[in-house]
Amino acid sequence: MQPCTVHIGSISELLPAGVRVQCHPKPHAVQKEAPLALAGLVGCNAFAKFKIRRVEQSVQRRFGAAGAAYSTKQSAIAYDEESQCLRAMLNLSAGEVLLEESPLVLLEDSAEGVDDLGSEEDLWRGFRRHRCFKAADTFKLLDADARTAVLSLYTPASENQLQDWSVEQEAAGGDPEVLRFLQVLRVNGIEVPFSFTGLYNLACRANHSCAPCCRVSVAEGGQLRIVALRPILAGDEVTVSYLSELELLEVGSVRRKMLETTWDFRCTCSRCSAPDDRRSTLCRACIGAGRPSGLVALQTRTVQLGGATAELESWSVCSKCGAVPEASVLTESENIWVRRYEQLPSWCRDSLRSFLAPKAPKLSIAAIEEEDGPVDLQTQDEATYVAQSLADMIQLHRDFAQVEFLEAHWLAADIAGASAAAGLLLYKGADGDRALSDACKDTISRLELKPEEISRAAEKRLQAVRGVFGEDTFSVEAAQLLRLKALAADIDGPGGMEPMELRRRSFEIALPLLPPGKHSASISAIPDKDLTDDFLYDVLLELAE
Ligand SMILES: C[S@@+](CC[C@H](N)C(=O)[O-])C[C@H]1O[C@@H](n2cnc3c(N)ncnc32)[C@H](O)[C@@H]1O
Repeated sequence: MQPCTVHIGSISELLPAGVRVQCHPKPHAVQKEAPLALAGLVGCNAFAKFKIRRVEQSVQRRFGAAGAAYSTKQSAIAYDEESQCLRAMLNLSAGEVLLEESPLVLLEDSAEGVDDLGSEEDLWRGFRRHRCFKAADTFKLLDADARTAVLSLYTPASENQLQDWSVEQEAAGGDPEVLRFLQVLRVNGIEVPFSFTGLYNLACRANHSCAPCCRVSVAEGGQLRIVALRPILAGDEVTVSYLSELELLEVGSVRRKMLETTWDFRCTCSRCSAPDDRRSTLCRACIGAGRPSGLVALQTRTVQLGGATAELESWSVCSKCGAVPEASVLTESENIWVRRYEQLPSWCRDSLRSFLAPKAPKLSIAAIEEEDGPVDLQTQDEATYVAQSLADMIQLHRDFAQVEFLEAHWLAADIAGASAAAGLLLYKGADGDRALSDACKDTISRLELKPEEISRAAEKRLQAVRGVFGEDTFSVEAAQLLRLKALAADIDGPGGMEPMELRRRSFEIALPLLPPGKHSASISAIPDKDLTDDFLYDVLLELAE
């Protein structure tokens, strides 16, 4: 099939109400415009590697001033030297601020002067090199106290190095103190992408967890907050995630690889130590016996083989009945579905994934253009190609729905979400320009696609994401948004729930996501006459902004 890419303007027409495709991540309050040379690369993996520790911004929006419970900030948190971690000193509720801190050092991130635009690997190395040289210069300007403070932060032990430090060594030019600073920066730095990287006396001492109890947020000027994501007891370890939430939804082996290559450690958090919650399947023995099914999951064990380490994988026994699964059958069936997923055009997989986490930098159009170059969506062939790719995603989800035991697996949950996004795109495309509209209408009719199917798929994704994160996270928010849009599409569609009830349910989902004080705090306070479709669409738009 003819490869196809889409002009940004064209695909915007395809998007569900209120959603805009962006070439670079949703601008943070602090974010500066990325230089053009790099902005074009945001959709590819290269830029994802330009992180030290990514932070997300909207905690302040979510929790607002109400989150600032502790004005004597440092009283809620302390460094436990023996266990080398941060601990809570008080009982805390979700949304409370444990720490507010100014940076010891703030390094502005700029790609100016990065000249190596060869392969992705060259570019990454070029950027890292550039950053290291600039950081080395900054270090030399620090006074003695500041140097002591930053060098007291965690430094990777030389015998525990999983990472290549050659760039840091080159930038240090043989000065051991500068080298140590660059290593400290690499494993401790907290980065606001495209803007700056900061080193902080306390916040940098937080360990990573793939199921963190806290979140880091950084404001303009580098002022940082650590905010509780769930209730924390005095004495509990305070953990944050060094990975973005999209990355936290990856399977365990992928998360561990990312942590190893960027931060130089092998993750031992509670999630990584348990059977993989993203590679779980229902138990066939339970299903066969007609009883409620437990889960079997892939689990990994790290073994030392001489100087090298290896991850050994095996399937756990069923969490309910204890049956031992047939490993080869599970692995083979998983492979079949992964292969089917990978046969979809990569722009389609990537763009749909971006809907699953709208705040993630890996965005659709950049990914499409990265792969195939710009394409005009005006011709019928190109419109048909796009519509067919969306249809393939929906068909894949339908096939998955037949495979009962794979229900709990990431493939099933993510494809459900992607299929919901594909369905919404087709509906929206049907209202778009002519070539696209015809192709989308044909596809909807051929698939006999109904809004209820889109809604059910979005709900499935939401349940899966909730299972990983609990409630208060961006990913749950994104999944809720998808579900909300699907419900809104349902309003226009035939059948389903009574319209007023649907609007009430949609608003209930939307309410916690809206800025505090903007709307009535309770759905019951809104009279039926005000809860119109137009009102709901306005709420959707507000959420998408
Ligand atoms: C920024 S430091 C964290 C604070 C450090 N523990 C301290 O005492 O200052 C990052 C280092 O902590 C360790 N670390 C953090 N999270 C970890 C995890 N989940 N599993 C294993 N080691 C971890 C690793 O050695 C990593 O390179």
